[in-house]
Amino acid sequence: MGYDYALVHLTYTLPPALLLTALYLPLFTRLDLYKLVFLITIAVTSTIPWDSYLIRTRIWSYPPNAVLGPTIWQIPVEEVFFFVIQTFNTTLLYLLLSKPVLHSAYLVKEGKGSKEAQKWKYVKVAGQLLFGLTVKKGVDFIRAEGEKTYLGLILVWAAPFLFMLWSLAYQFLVRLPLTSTLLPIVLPTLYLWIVDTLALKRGTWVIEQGTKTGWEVWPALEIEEAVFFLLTNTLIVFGLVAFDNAVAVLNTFPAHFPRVPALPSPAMLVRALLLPAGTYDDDRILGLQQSVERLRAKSRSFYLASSTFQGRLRIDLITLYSFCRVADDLIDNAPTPAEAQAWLRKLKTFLDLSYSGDIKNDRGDLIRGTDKNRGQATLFAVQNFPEDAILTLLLLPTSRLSQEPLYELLKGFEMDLLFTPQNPGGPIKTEADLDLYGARVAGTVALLCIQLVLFHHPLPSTSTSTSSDTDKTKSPQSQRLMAAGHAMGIALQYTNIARDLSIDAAAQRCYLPPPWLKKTKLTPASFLKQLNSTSTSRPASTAEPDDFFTKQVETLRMRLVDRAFEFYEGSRAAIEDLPREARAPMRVAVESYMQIGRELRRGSGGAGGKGRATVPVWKRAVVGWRALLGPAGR
Ligand SMILES: CC(C)=CCC/C(C)=C/CC/C(C)=C/CC/C(C)=C/[C@@H]1[C@@H](COP(=O)(O)OP(=O)(O)O)[C@]1(C)CC/C=C(\C)CC/C=C(\C)CCC=C(C)C
Repeated sequence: MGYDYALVHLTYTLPPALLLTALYLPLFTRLDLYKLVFLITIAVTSTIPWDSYLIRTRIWSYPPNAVLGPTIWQIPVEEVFFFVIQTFNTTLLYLLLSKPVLHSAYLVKEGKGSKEAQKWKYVKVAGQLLFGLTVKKGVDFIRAEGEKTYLGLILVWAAPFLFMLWSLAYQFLVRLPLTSTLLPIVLPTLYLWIVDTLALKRGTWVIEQGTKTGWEVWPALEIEEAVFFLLTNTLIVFGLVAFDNAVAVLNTFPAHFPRVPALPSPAMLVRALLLPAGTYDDDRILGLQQSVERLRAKSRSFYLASSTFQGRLRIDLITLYSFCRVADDLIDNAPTPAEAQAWLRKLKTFLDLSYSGDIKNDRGDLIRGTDKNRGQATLFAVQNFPEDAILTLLLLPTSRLSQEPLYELLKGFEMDLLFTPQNPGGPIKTEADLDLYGARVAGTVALLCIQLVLFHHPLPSTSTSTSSDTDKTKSPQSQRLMAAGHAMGIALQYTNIARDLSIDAAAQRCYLPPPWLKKTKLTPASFLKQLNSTSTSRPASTAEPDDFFTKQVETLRMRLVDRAFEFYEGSRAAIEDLPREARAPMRVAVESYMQIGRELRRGSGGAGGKGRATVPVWKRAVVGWRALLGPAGR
């Protein structure tokens, strides 16, 4: 009996496991646990017979003074634990690196007879050939009964699994970012090569002469060991990619899989993988690709937060974001007020058509319109909106959103059109007007987000099978959440205005209520004039004459931030009453945005100049991570 092998675990495999666990724990979901257990079970059950054979045929051995003693089918328990811990570590690294990826955006339709289908056929066959030939080579090596026996046994054991996984998930394996495929293979492989070199040198395990090639990758690292670790890590990552491919198919195509349980059965996962790629809805895939790209490009806070949501809720939130962004941009970036008004009318018509035909029954439950109504909305979108906006409009999950907040959001955008060079204060005459504006452009967004959350994760009191979708948002508890969410939306909007004072001034918009300005003897017009002249023409060295004004701006900015935090403080506790699946992600969304307000309070982030206050990426990540851990203390 000895402790050498146990010490390898204590020194080399357990520390990274602890580190990865600490890093990933706040992000860990039930689906991740399911994946991990699934993978470990397969890894252990598929390796035991093979490893046991190698030991029984004395291809490798363990000196009795290096292992504790107990064995399973002649395999030392430390070795069995190795299968578990290697799978655990590689899986956690993969999960960590893949968190930001929206897998649905990596699916590809292979339309029958299309060039794309032809290309994918070649890709699939090329991989199959590679793994098929690897099996053949392995068989040849074993048949030769010489020095390549061990190498042959490794190839014959691993390559058929790789062949199968490639055949099921080749699209994902080729298209996913290398950070989700190559990196989680390469990093643990290199690490294990080093560990293995040390173990072989110490004689913790021994590869017998006669059945090994004697080739080395570097001194004391036998080629067989290097190939073994490379292939086992590849197997783990291929398995995880195939799993994520299946889940992506399930989540992306409700037409094929109307209901998907939180933990889909292995049979359902296989059915998803076997769904012919020719039947995928490519408009949906392209629309999701555009939406996630828009989110990534336009909002760091919500992009970060979106990766902490899961499944269909994550998809719906991203499509909702994309709709809000497209609508806001169409109106904001219109070259003339008349064109902005025209976009507003078109957006209203689109909503009218999307919701036309919806009726309410005696209980007030919503009965959705027919396909004909939706067809009209589709036609209208295609004929009236820019190419890159069409799919976003069509993906808006109207069946899960009530129409009122969407119309109210458009009313908020309409308020923006009342800002003109002649009327730089627009519709904002009092603080109440600013609250109303915030309620319309952001309170509504919060209501829509909460509707999606409650649709996908009903509160226990409304989750009976007889509850209609509207019941899910009507209970007193849901109403309380809606009210708090609405207030939180206003908090975010106040923060947004505080951050963008200079940018809005450049667009001739002053959101500050005139009574606030009056105290500093300013009007919206004089405020804009001074702010625009200080932030555009004043060289930094001649700051003095405007110091007084700069202080006034900062005082007004702080008033906006204070009001933001008033709304925030009054509503943040309600996040803890959201369904468990949305609690931490909502905290991340809210906290990473409110961090902008905190930075403004600290006077950092560069808001004083021409640009926007920004939160450095590392700080956002820390804020997001802390928000995942739990609510901050008061
Ligand atoms: C995680 C995820 C993908 C969430 C999606 C959130 C979403 C749908 C956001 C839409 C944002 C948007 C473009 C709205 C149009 C109107 C607008 C501009 C609103 C302002 C957003 C600021 O975004 P950004 O800084 O990118 O905009 P500009 O560059 O200035 O144009 C807003 C400040 C509003 C955003 C409001 C919310 C997301 C609501 C937050 C509240 C909750 C989620 C509820 C919390 C729950 C409880 C119970 C308190």
